[in-house]
Amino acid sequence: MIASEYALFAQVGRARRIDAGTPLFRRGDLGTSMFVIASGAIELDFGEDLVAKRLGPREFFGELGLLIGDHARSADATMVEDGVLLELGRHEFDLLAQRDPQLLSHFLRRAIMRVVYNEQGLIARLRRRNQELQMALDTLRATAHRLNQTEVLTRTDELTGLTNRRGFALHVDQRRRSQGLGGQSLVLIDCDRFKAINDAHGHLAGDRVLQSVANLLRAVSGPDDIACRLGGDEFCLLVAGRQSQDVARMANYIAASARTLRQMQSVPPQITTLSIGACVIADAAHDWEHWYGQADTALYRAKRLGGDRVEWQD
Ligand SMILES: Nc1nc2c(ncn2[C@@H]2O[C@H](COP(=O)(O)OP(=O)(O)OP(=O)(O)O)[C@@H](O)[C@H]2O)c(=O)[nH]1
Repeated sequence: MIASEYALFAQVGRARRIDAGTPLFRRGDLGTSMFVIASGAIELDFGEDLVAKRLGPREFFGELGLLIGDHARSADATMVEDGVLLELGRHEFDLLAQRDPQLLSHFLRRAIMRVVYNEQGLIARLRRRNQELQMALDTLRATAHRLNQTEVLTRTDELTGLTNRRGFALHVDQRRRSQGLGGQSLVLIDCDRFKAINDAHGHLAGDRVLQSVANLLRAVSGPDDIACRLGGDEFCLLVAGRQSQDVARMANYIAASARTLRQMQSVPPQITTLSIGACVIADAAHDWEHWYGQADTALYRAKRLGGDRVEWQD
């Protein structure tokens, strides 16, 4: 506040001697007066993590309470050094207007500018804070996405892109808890004399055979089925919501397709014939190991009978 303004305010302001540590008002209080500091110092605390402001002689505060009337204070004001404050309410304001309207109008213009600057500073800080929050959110999203991808990778067989044994176990567990396994069919698929392809044509040719089997299983499985590579040349299908005749047709189709492709006699071979063992998971009375054992028994029989066939275990 310039000297002439201060002199005018000092003529009409009610002087109050106040000790250090005395609170003047708190944030949210309704105020109708402003203060000019004659001596001593006060601190304005705007809360949150906004920087507190310290004001000394000839500085003023709380002017919005006077200018707007019943304005909620935006800071806690506390005297931090013993001193004298000049308090001005509506009556004193009228006196100022009568004594020197021009000086008062200058003061008001500057007071308004100060409010505008403060608001702009606040907006800039909020914008910065918003950007920081946005960046933190982006980082969180990217991390969540990466974790998700890693989780998907740990459930996927690298060579074929099918679910791996771990993913299959998780899936079975989840399905058992959500809807139960009853009524579904388990189909185990194993390549016939696969080792011979590796030995005769190399590991890469063997890999391509495994990929062909995976493609076949992918092609026949519906959205609720799950196709999996259990490891080596062993695969399985968990077929959901289909009649056993439909599953039998599906298993026969898989075996027949592999046989037809095998008969094309390309070198190196694109696929082997397949041995398939299957069972219908009839009820919840038995655990998963029981039904897996049933399908495995059927698969073993298919192998023993020379492969290239589908066997069922009731
Ligand atoms: N190319 C390739 N070979 C693999 C992979 N994983 C396992 N194998 C090989 O798969 C072969 C499986 O051999 P076996 O279990 O004897 O099966 P098989 O030769 O089909 O014999 P049968 O099932 O009795 O017809 C082994 O030689 C493994 O080394 C793989 O990821 N890629």
